[in-house]
Amino acid sequence: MSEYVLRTTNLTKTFKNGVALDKVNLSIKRGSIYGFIGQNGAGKSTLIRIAAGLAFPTEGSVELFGYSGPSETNEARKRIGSIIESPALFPQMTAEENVEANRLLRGIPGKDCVKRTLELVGLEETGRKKAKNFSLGMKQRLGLAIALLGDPEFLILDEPTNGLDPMGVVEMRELLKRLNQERRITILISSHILSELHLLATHYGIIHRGVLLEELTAKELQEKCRQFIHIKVNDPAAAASVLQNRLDTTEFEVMPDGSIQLYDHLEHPGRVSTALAASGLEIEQFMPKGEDLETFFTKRIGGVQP
Ligand SMILES: Nc1ncnc2c1ncn2[C@@H]1O[C@H](COP(=O)(O)OP(=O)(O)OP(=O)(O)O)[C@@H](O)[C@H]1O
Repeated sequence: MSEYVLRTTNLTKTFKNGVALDKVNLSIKRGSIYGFIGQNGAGKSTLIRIAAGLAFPTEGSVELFGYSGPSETNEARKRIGSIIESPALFPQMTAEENVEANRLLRGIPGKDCVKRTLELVGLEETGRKKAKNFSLGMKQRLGLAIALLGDPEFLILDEPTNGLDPMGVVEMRELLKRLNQERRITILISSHILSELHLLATHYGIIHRGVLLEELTAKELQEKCRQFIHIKVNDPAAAASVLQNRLDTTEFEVMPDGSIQLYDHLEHPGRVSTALAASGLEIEQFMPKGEDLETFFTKRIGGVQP
């Protein structure tokens, strides 16, 4: 069994107006939640459409579950569920009717999977309500139910949180986490807002103008975006002892220039400055530092923070 559900090699797509994907080598490990992040027009949908078999590359190749031949990848696509663009719903139908219609269209045997998938996304009690009267969050969850028909091992979701309110984003995140952890479904989810993928993705791929700039794990991202209090005092050794003995923390580093990066007590900086001053230390610099997610992303793609 391949370790990867999706791998692309030098994947390139050119349109008349330019290059949408430029030699992209991306890999998604089985069991992961891969956050695919890029601004509008970066190339996310193009890659997703090629992976789902809805478009063809100009050059390069796609490997799905370890298979790379055209007929094998087509066969492998049966193991994928997707929401690409907005989910295709029948507005006049209820949630149950929508899922049933899709089940019949796709020739999936056994009607009991309809109830099961509706329960999975928390839409089992929407009764006679028609899809056209659903909130955007409910519509997205219904789309997810349809994508989950046929028990896919890999879900591909193109901007499923686009337009959702913060509560909707949280609901979607919890739902996707559950599907990943309880059903071991690997997920590729794209977004142009890094913070929407935060707390969900285990891996990230950053794409900009068709180029995959970087792939990194959630842990690596967290380290890059770690927040701290930057402290500069006249006696770093004495300050370190205050932090350990009076503030009971070892979550800090003394940097080569003698400044201290304190990763603890971020919520109570006043306690830190008071303890340092009370020990007779002269505080020269004291300020919160570190990049937030969006700053990291903006810098990475070479842009200027608005
Ligand atoms: N069918 C097409 N014909 C011509 N150009 C296209 C086509 N599809 C995409 N493009 C171009 O390819 C580039 C990448 O677009 P793509 O939709 O993949 O980006 P995206 O990251 O998904 O952005 P968005 O979030 O806006 O959909 C853009 O410059 C876009 O204009």
